[in-house]
Amino acid sequence: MAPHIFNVAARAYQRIQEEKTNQVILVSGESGAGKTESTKLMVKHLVYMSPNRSDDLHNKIVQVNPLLEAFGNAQTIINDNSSRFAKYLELSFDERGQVIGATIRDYMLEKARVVTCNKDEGNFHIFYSLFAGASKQQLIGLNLSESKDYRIIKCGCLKLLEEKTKYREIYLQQMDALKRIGFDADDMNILHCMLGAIIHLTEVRFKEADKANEPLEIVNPDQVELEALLGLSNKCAKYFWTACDVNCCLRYGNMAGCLAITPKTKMKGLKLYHL
Ligand SMILES: Nc1ncnc2c1ncn2[C@@H]1O[C@H](COP(=O)(O)OP(=O)(O)OP(=O)(O)O)[C@@H](O)[C@H]1O
Repeated sequence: MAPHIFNVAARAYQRIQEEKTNQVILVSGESGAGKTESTKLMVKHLVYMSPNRSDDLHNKIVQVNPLLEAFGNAQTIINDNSSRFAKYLELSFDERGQVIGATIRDYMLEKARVVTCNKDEGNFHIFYSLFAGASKQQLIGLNLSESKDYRIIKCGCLKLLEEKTKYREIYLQQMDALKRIGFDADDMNILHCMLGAIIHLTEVRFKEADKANEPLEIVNPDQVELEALLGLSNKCAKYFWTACDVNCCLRYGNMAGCLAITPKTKMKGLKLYHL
């Protein structure tokens, strides 16, 4: 029999029960081949085969998907909802073959897309949905104006800006999923702050140095004063710095920089590289 989504899931499940050994299903293929959709169907089938299948657990596993997709998927020329990261999903079963938990680990996120994307493609869905779904007040609180004003959005396909309804829907799904998996109002606020901060960070402009290895000058230093810009509370700032780590890559002309900012040493960790 040719590879079949449900058959592969059923065989893995059968072996778990009969041999009591871990089973791995590797889903590979070119972009748009159907890896993401197939994985969702296999998870659905694995949970369905559990003796007392828990709709609640299944719902939780499924509900995390829109969240992951919002942060890690983007429109490409091949796939409107292309996963720009890889994920490792681990399902745990008890002795009776009952699904008792799930862990999802993401890796290889295409971080460079945040700062530069093909003009026919999109940035990560989350940025469009933030502008389409967050209230005016929330956006003002993040010091954000209209989406079209930001490089992070302007670098991609501008037609996506017209799909407000779709992105508002995605935003609502995300907020709902966050609530269901236990995010409280504070966590939501932190999340919005982090997104706002990333958008502001990508607005930082550099003046190119005359010689190689000379430090670059930031043309608009106000953009780096994120705490002032966003009024990040201590708790929020802590999360932000942890999340950002050294991964905020900025690009200006043929230069790229990695900002390793900490609250105490705001500019100290700025490392710049010639591309
Ligand atoms: N089993 C399926 N049933 C219905 N539609 C499907 C199925 N598999 C794939 N598709 C269609 O193909 C599109 C691309 O599928 P999917 O996003 O799963 O591809 P992918 O291999 O994960 O791509 P990428 O590597 O770009 O993330 C989906 O948006 C959907 O329209």
